[in-house]
Amino acid sequence: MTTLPLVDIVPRMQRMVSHPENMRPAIAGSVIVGAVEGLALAALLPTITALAQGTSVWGLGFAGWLWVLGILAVAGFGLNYFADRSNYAVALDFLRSLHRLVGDQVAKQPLGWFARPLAGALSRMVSTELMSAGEIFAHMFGPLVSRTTSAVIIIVAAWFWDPALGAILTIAVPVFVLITLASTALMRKGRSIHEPKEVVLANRVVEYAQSQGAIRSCGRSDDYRPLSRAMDDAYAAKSKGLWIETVGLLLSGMVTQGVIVILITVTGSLAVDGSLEPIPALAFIGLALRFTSTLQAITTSAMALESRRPLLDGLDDVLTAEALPEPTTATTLPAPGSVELDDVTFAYSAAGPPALRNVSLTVPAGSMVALVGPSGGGKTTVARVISRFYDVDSGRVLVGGLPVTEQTTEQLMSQLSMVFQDVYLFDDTLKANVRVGRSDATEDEILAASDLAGVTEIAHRLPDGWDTQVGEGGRGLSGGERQRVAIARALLKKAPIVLLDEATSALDIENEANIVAAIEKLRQESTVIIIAHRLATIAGADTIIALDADGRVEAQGTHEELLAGGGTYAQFWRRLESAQGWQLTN
Ligand SMILES: Nc1ncnc2c1ncn2[C@@H]1O[C@H](COP(=O)(O)OP(=O)(O)OP(=O)(O)O)[C@@H](O)[C@H]1O
Repeated sequence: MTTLPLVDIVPRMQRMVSHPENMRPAIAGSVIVGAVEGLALAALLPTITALAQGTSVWGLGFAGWLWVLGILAVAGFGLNYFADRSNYAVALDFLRSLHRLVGDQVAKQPLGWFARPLAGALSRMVSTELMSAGEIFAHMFGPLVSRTTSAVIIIVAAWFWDPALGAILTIAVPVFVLITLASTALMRKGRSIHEPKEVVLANRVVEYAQSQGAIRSCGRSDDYRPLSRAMDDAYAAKSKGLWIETVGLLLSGMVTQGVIVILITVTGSLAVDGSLEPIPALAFIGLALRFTSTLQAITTSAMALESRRPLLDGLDDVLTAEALPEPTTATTLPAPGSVELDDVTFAYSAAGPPALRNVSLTVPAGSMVALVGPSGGGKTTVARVISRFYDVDSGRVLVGGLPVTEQTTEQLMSQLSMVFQDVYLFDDTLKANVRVGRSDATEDEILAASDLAGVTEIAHRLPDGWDTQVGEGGRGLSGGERQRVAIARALLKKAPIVLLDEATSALDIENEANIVAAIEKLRQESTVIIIAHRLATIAGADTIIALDADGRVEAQGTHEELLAGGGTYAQFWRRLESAQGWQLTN
C-alpha cells in the first residue's frame, strides 16, 4: 500500500513555492477554521441538551448556546474566507513558481536529457498536469487540515462531555479508515488490471489509423490481428477489473452508512441500559452524523491528494535532475576551431554496450573530416559528445583546445553550428527561422546565406514568401527544406566549427546541389565535421574517420590512403559506389 503524501507534502511544496513563509499562516488558518467548525459542531451537544431539558448547561441556557452557535458560525464564515484566500495565494504562488522552476531546470539540462523518457513525461506534465497542481494546496491540503482539526475537536469534546461517547467516536475512526483504505485498494487493484490494457488498445487504434496505407497494401484492413487481440484483452481485463472495483465501490458506499448504524446502535444501547441519558444520547447521534460526514470528507481529500502523488513525484524528478557541472566564466581557447577526442568511451546507459569505444581523433582547425561507418556505428554519437549532449564515461573531448567540461554552455555553443537530421523550426516566419542563426544579422547577410542554402528558392515558391509561417516544428516544410533552413542558419552563424549530418533521406537532387554548395562555403570559413553518406563528400574530405559497427575507430586518413589500405573501408566504399550507381575516378 502506498503511503499518503500527507506528511511529506509540506516539505515538498516548500521546495517548490517562491514564498514558503506564506504556507505557515495558510496552514494555521486551516487549523483555526477546522477548530471553530469543530467547536460549532460540538456545541450542538449542550445546545440540544439545554433545549430538551430546559435547564442551563455550564451556566448557559438554550438561548445562550444559540448565541454561542451563532458567533461560532459567523467567526467560521469570516475565518474560512481568510483561510481560503491564504490557501489560494499559496496555490497561485505554487503554480507560478513551478512554471519558472521547471523552465529554469529545463534550460540547465544537457541536450541529451531531452532524449530520456523523463523529458517525454515533462511535456505531458507541463501541458496538462501542471494546471491542476494548484489544486493540491487550495482544494486538497487546506480542507484536509481543517477537517482533520474539526474531527479531533469533536472527539475531544465528546470525551469531555461523556467518556463513553468519546470512546465510541474514537473507535469509529480506525474502522472508517480501514474500510476506506480497503475499498480504495480494491478500486486501485481493479484499475491496475484494466487500465494498462486500455492504453495498449488506444495505441493499437492509433497505430491502425496511422498505418492504413501499409495495412491496405498488405490486404489486411479487414483483419488487423494486433487490434482485435488488444480489444479482446481489454474486454477480458475490464470484466475482471470491474468485478473487483464493484466490491470496492460497495464497501466505500457502505462505510459511512455502516459506521452511522454502528454509532446509533451503540449509543441507543447505552441509552436503553441507562448508561446514557436519552436526551444527550439523541444530541450525540446528531453529532455523530456530522462526524461521519467529516470523516468522509477527510478521506476524500486524502485520496485526492494521493492521486496527485505521481505529479509531485514527476516534478521532484524534474526539479532534482542534475545539470552537467560547468564553470561560471569562459576561459581563453588555446586552439580555436579544433576538435579532439582523446580515448573516449561512452555508453548511453550503464547497462547497455558502449556506443563509442576508445575513440581518439583529431580535427585541426579549418579542416573537413568525414565520419563514415555502418548504421549504429556511433557517428551521431561522436557529434553529440562534441556538443556535450552527454558527458563521456572516460577520455576527454576538447573543443577549441579546451575540454568541453571546462567551458560554459554559452562558450561551447558559440563555437558550434549543428545541422542534424531532426531540424526543429520555430512556429514563425521562414525569415525569422533563418535569422535564428544570428539575431543581429543584416538583411543582406540573411539573403546571402539563404541563397546559398537554397532557402530563397523555397521563399519564392511559398504563398507569403519570406513571411510564410512554417508551422510548429516546421511541419509546413519538407524534411529537405527544413535541412536547408538549418544550413542557412549555420552559414549565418559563422561558427568556427560546423557539425553536419548529411542525411540521405532528406536529399533530392535539388537539395543535394544546395548541400554541396553550402558545404563548400562552410569549409572555407569553418572546421567541418560531417557525417557523410555521399561519395563526393567522403572523397573530398581532408580526413576520413571510419568507425566500425562497435563504435571503434577502424581507420583514419585520406580517401586514397584508406582505399590503398584495403580492409573494411575499401569494401564499404565499393558497396557505396554500387548503391549510389556511379563511379568516382581518381
Ligand atoms: N539516445 C540513445 N539512447 C540509447 N542508445 C542510443 C541512443 N542513440 C543511439 N544509441 C545507440 O548507440 C549506438 C550508436 O548510435 P549512433 O546513432 O551514434 O549511430 P550512427 O552511426 O549515427 O547510425 P546511423 O548512421 O544509422 O545514424 C547504436 O547502437 C544506437 O542504437
